[in-house]
Amino acid sequence: MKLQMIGTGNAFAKKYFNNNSLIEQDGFKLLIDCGITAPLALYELGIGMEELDAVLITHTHGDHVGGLEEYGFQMKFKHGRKPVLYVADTLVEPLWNHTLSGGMTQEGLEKLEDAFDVRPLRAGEVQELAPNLCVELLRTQHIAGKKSYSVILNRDVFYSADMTFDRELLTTLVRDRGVRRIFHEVQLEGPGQVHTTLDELLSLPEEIQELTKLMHYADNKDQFEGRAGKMSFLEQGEVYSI
Ligand SMILES: O=c1ccn([C@@H]2O[C@@H]3COP(=O)(O)O[C@H]3[C@H]2O)c(=O)[nH]1
Ligand SMILES: [Zn+2]
Ligand SMILES: [Zn+2]
Repeated sequence: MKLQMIGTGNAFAKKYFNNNSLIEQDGFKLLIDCGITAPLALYELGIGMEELDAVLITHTHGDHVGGLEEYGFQMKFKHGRKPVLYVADTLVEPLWNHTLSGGMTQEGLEKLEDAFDVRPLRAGEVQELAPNLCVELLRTQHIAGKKSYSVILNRDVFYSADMTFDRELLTTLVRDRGVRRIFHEVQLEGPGQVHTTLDELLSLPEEIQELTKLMHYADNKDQFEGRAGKMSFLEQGEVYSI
């Protein structure tokens, strides 16, 4: 399996695109999150939106879903098909009613299923998306009153959604569930009210830090090179074998 971050930035970053990633397994391309900057980020990497086989959404903030309107419209009006959209069953209604309906509603486009081939996912259930690619959503805490779902890829790779620090989850995933890689969002400075801070991640045992790569960071990430313990930063555009 390969992972390429089309962006590694947080919601307010200007040097980096939104934290969205391209997973590739046996030629199947899955985009995890499609934020405001995703159409441009894909374009700059030379990847057409029509090359994606599916998009999976973690939660309904703009840096994770803001590119879906263009994606849906490009696929409908340029390519004549509905793109596959994996999303937690609980987010189907808010994704349309709170995010996409304003721009996309027109005759014939009255619900999420009119624009996308919606494949609802239930948290805690492993779902095969393609040969040798399965995912499981885990409900993780981000903001009160807002549902957010982290992802386990092929049972042993944890990819965090935006989330507050959850030491117990990370420890259990590694020690009891055999997770061998962690891709984790990070807030470099300040209190982690809705995100996980670097200081919190630095309090993890070294054996867990060694498995952890950091993403969803601010523009001043370079100042933190060498200050992330046993962890390292994912770099935008680079392709990782995972
Ligand atoms: O209660 C809140 C809600 C939001 N925010 C900010 O808005 C951003 C939205 O995208 P994000 O989830 O990547 O990051 C969030 C934060 O930077 C916040 O600080 N507190
Ligand atoms: Zn975010
Ligand atoms: Zn968020």
